[in-house]
Parts: sequence; structure tokens; C-alpha cells
Amino acid sequence: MSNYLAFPAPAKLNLELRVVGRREDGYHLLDTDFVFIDRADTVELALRDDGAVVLDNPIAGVPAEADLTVRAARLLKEASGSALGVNIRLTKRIPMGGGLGGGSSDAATVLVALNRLWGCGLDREALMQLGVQLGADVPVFIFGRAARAQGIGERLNEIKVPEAWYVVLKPPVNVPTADIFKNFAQRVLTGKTGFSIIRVLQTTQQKQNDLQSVVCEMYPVVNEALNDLAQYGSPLMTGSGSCVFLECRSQSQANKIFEAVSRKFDGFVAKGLQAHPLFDKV
Ligand SMILES: C[C@@](CO)(OP(=O)(O)O)[C@H](O)COP(=O)(O)OP(=O)(O)OC[C@H]1O[C@@H](n2ccc(N)nc2=O)[C@H](O)[C@@H]1O
Ligand SMILES: Nc1ncnc2c1ncn2[C@@H]1O[C@H](COP(=O)(O)OP(=O)(O)O)[C@@H](O)[C@H]1O
Repeated sequence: MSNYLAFPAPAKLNLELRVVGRREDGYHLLDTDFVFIDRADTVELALRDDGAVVLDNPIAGVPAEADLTVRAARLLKEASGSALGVNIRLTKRIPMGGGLGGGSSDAATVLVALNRLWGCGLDREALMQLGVQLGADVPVFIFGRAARAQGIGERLNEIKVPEAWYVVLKPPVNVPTADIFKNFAQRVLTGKTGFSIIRVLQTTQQKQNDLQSVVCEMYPVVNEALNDLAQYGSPLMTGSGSCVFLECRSQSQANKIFEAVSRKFDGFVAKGLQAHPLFDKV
């Protein structure tokens, strides 16, 4: 098979994350700011006419059927009634289980790109509605702009982000999102913590991630990475962890800090993006 087309799937950071409530189905209501970064997976797609959806190179530990790219392609096939199929090839560069949204981004890229290649003709809104069935993080990657997200991530409004570079560290733990929300809910029940009040009243306060203390208690190494970065500014955890990041105004400053902290932790420097690289392609 040679006619593969390559599409980018960038990572995201949650520049701020507040848990503001809980839905009846147990999902938590968030108020969070998303920015994309120029660290990206590559999703390659080759059309096939027999209707099959095939992942050429499954990720170790993730069965092909469970991979979010395969699930995205199947969902689009079902929703559009397309008789076409696809071969998918993945190049992962976004660390997994790090709160960087790699799996969700891969899924969003498949929905957006295959919608074009299969000629399904779904609009952005319809693709976002399919995306949220795969994960709360998928819609923002289809929305395609740095955004404030509310609800579980489906209510999105563009925000303008300043030019910035991020030092991102990946502590050596994979954090399961469901466990973090479960522990957070337990803390609320026992009165150890409460839900954040709406952010409009708190604009002058420092940015925070309400899941950070839960993760640091369960995985002290995340706290260690935060402490290392805290020598240079005010770092934060992204999503439900485990990655932590520090915002810098220049690339050279970010590189210098990364050099100092990367002896202990894996990580990278990435530039913030106002728009998803596929934004104009939906
Ligand atoms: C926390 C965030 C912030 O961007 O990012 P990550 O750390 O995962 O990247 C997301 O809301 C995560 O979105 P996503 O990773 O797609 O989560 P999902 O697969 O939908 O949910 C996994 C599980 O986490 C819990 N969950 C998730 C999202 C949410 N708003 N409330 C929840 O309680 C639910 O138990 C759910 O079954
Ligand atoms: N294409 C994919 N890329 C990464 N992870 C995937 C993919 N498909 C399914 N997964 C599963 O989703 C989990 C969370 O992945 P990821 O999106 O990278 O992290 P996070 O939700 O912390 O941002 C992985 O541990 C893996 O089991």
C-alpha cells in the first residue's frame, strides 16, 4: 500500500483547569483553557475500497480495536454510511497518559481527514458531536482554536493566547484519568475539597489545576517535577497529569530551563499554537 497521506495531530496543554461541578452520570463539569502545541503525532491514511478499517502498527499495550483512531474511523463510517475503508499508520511523538491529549488528537485528526477523503460532507459541529462520544477531549481538536472549554469539554469559545514556548516534563508515571476524577470526587464527598466557583469572579488569581493536588498525593514524582520547574516560574500540571509545564516568553529561555531540568526528567520544549494545523481543512 503506497498512497498514504500524512496529517498532523498536535498535543494540547490545559493552561488552567477548574472542576466546577459533577453531572448526574458522574462526569465532572470543567472550566479549562486549551492551547495546542507544536509537538505532534503523525496520522497517515490510505484509502481502501473494501470497507475495512485497519491499523497497520498498533501501539504496544493498546489493542487495535481499542485504539482511538480505529474507533474514530468506525464511528464516522457508521454515521456517514460510507462504504470505503482505510489503512491507518501512526507515528507517536506525544507521550501517552500524560494529559497531553495524544489519543484524543489522533482521533480528531482521523475524523477531520477521513471526512474529506471519504467525501462524507459532515460539518465541524457534526464532527465534534461524533468526537465527544470517543472522549471529552476530542471536540477541542476539531474546534481547532485555542479555547476555553466548559461542560465536559463540548462548550467551546476561542481565546487569544500570547506567543509562548513551554517547557514540558513527563514524570515517569502514566496517570489513568478515570482514577483521578474518582479520587477527586471522593475528596469532595469527604469535605477535603470543594468545587471551584466560576472563573469570572477569579480573574486576578493565579492559574490553577484543581486535579493537581490529587495527582501529586498519588504520584509524588509529579510534585518533584513541579518543584524542579518552580525554581524558574509558576509551573502547572496539564489535564489529569502526569505532565507538567512552565510557560516562557522566548524559545531561548525555554531551552535554557529545559537543559537545566532535563537531567532528571524526560520532556521537550514546544511552541503554543493559536490554531490547529488542520483548522482550514475541515
Ligand atoms: C482531564 C482532561 C482535561 O482536558 O484531560 P486529560 O488529562 O485526559 O488529557 C479531560 O477532560 C479528560 O478527557 P478524556 O481523556 O477524553 O477523558 P474521557 O476518556 O472522556 O474520560 C475518562 C474518565 O474520566 C472521568 N471524567 C472524564 C472527564 C470529565 N470531565 N469528568 C470525568 O469524570 C470519567 O470517569 C471518564 O470515564
Ligand atoms: N491513538 C492512541 N494514542 C494514544 N493513546 C491511545 C490511543 N488510542 C487509545 N489510547 C489509550 O488512551 C490512553 C490515554 O492516552 P492519551 O490520550 O495519550 O493520554 P491523556 O488522556 O493522558 O492525554 C492511553 O494510555 C491508551 O491506553
